[in-house]
Amino acid sequence: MAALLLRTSRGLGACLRVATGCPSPSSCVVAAWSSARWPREGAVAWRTHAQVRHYSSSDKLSIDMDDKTGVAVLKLSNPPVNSLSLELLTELAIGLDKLEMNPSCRGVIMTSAHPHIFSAGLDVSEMMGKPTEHYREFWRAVQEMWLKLYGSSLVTIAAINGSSPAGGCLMAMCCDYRLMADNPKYSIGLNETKLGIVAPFWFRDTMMGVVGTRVTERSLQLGLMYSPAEAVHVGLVDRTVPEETVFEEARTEMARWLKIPDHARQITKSMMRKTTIDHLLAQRDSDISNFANFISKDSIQKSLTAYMQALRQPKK
Ligand SMILES: CCCCCCC/C=C/C(=O)SCCNC(=O)CCNC(=O)[C@H](O)C(C)(C)COP(=O)(O)OP(=O)(O)OC[C@H]1O[C@@H](n2cnc3c(N)ncnc32)[C@H](O)[C@@H]1OP(=O)(O)O
Repeated sequence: MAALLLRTSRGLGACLRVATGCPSPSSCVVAAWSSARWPREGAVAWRTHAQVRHYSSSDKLSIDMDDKTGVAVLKLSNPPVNSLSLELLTELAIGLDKLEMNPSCRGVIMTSAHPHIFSAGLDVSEMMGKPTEHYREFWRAVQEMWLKLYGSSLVTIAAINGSSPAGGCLMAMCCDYRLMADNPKYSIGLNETKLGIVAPFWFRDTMMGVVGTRVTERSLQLGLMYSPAEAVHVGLVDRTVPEETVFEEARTEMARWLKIPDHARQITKSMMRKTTIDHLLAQRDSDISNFANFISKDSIQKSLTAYMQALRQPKK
C-alpha cells in the first residue's frame, strides 16, 4: 500500500484517492493537476552536479533537487522584491508540478534568493490598467500556484528570510512549517485591505487553517502585518531563528518531517486540506470572474494607483 501510494502520488488529490479507493478525480481532492502542461520538455534546462540537479525554465526561479536527501530547494529570484508576476507564478506551478512527479523528491524548502524580502506578494502591476482577459489569466495563475503548493503531497517548509506581505504570506502559509528570520525589520501578514482590496475566501481559509478564526478575522479586517516575534505569538510562523541560520534550520526541520513515513503523513495532510481545496475547485471560474470584475472597477484601480504611488515615496 505504502509503495503504491508513493508511486502514484500526484499531489494530495491522488494521494487521498488511492487511500480511499475513490476512482473519480472530480469528486476527490485535487482534480485539476494539469498533466497537459507536464512535462514541458524543451523549456527546462537541466544541469547535473553529483547528486544535485538544477532545473529551471526561468531566471526568476531556481530549483535544486538533491537526489540523495530527497530535498529540493526552491528559490524565488525576481528582483527587486520577488513580486509574483504572471511569469513567476506560472514557473512556480510548473516547478512544483515537476517536483511532485519526481519520485526521489520528498520535500521542498522554499526561500528567497534576495536578502530582506521573501516575497512582496502579487505583482500589483499585473492588476493595474490591463484588459479583463489579462486579469482572468493572472488570477488563474494565482489559483494554480496555490493549488500546487497548498495541495502538494511533499513536505513543504518556508524559510522566510525577509518580509512577506499578502501573496508572499499566502505562499508561506501554504507550507507545512514556517521559520522566519528574527529581524524585527521584517514583517508578514495579509495586508490586502490596506490596498483597498479583499483577500478571497481561499486566502482566508488558508490563514484560518494556520492561526484559527479569531486571529484571521482581526488580521484580515485590519490588514495586519506582524513582526517575526508577533507572528510566532499568533501562530502565523512556527518559530524565529537568527537570520544567518534560517536555511540550515529549515534543513534540520525538514529532516524531522522526513522521519515520518510519507504515505501516513500525506494522507493526513490531504485529510486536513481537502475541504479547502475542494472549495476553490468547485468555484474556480466564478472566483476568476469575481476577481476580474472587482479589479477592473475604477474605484479599485484608483486605490491601487494611490497605494503604488505611496510605496514609491521615499521612506521615513
Ligand atoms: C475579489 C478580489 C480579490 C483581490 C485579491 C488580491 C489579493 C492580493 C494579494 C497581493 O499580494 S497584493 C500585493 C500586496 N503587496 C504589498 O502590499 C507589498 C508592497 N511592498 C512593500 O511593502 C515593500 O515594497 C517591501 C516588499 C516591504 C520591500 O520594501 P523595500 O523598501 O525593500 O522596497 P520598495 O522600495 O518598497 O520597493 C522596490 C520596488 O518594488 C516595487 N514593488 C514593491 N512591492 C510590489 C508589488 N507587490 N508589486 C509590484 N511592485 C512592487 C516598488 O514599487 C518599488 O518600485 P520602484 O519604485 O523601484 O519602481
